[in-house]
Amino acid sequence: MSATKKEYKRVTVKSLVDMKKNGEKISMLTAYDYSMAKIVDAANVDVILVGDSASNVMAGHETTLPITLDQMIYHASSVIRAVNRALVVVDIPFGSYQSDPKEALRSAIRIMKESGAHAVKVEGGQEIKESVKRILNAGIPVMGHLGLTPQSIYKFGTYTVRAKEEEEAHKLIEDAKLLEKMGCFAIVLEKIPAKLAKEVAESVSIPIIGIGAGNGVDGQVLVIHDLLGITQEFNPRFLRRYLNLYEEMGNAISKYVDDVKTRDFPSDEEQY
Ligand SMILES: Nc1nc(=O)c2c([nH]1)NC[C@@H]1CN(c3ccc(C(=O)N[C@@H](CCC(=O)O)C(=O)O)cc3)CN21
Ligand SMILES: CC(C)C(=O)C(=O)O
Ligand SMILES: [Mg+2]
Repeated sequence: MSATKKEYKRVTVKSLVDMKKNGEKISMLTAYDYSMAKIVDAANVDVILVGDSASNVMAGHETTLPITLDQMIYHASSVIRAVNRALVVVDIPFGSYQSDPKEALRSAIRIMKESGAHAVKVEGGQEIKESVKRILNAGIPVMGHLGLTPQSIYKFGTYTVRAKEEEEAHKLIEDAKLLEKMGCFAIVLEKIPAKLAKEVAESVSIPIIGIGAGNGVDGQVLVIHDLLGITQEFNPRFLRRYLNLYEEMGNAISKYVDDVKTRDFPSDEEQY
């Protein structure tokens, strides 16, 4: 490595499993573009998720269902160009892995090859077992996602807490064990009771990353626009807002408009 180039200790799939072993919590955030990913990576976030929440946050869709594989690859390649340290995981979007295992593998390969990402994430357990196996067999690391799985929102109809009933809780634990056994390197658990999430984290040796899953898991994930307070309408109990950027950005932009209208901008120093 050249003297001018800074050396980064990259986060790997293995280092995440070691972090769980050593009791160090894992931080994960989404990013969908180069500029945001630069900031997130420089702040030492361990895992950057190029989430299909880009469908909501970037494109303004109601759900995650419409975003395409090509669009996910565009977001992922932008993120990859910014990242020096974090592990970059990409959601395989709805419709590009559920049809059959070969399609799932083709989609995962396109993401890895065309974006340079380090791993993929898929929603579900038993139902998508064969697809997960295929992808893992090709040497592509897979992160699971159980609990509230937004790609199947129309099956449930609501974004309420999942696995409150014993039967669904039991299936979730079995799915987590299955994903671990197949070789997934981590699992996201979304919006389930904290007690159940803790039980899952204690039942498997791979890291469990929670969103609305309490403090008994191995790491946390949030959508970056929620954390920064850029999204306004999204207000679940699990969200902690660290800024109100919607307001701050709005104020800055209003000031600019004002400065243009009043001829304050540009000043003598700001022209040639
Ligand atoms: N901006 C954003 N943040 C996210 O965390 C996110 C997305 N978009 N899009 C994809 C999925 C959808 N996710 C969701 C969606 C809704 C709730 C939720 O709790 N919604 C309601 C409660 C609905 C109900 O109880 O019926 C809320 O309180 O806002 C949680 C996670 C998480 N993901
Ligand atoms: C909420 C996280 C886990 C996600 O899947 C996404 O951002 O798409
Ligand atoms: Mg997602």
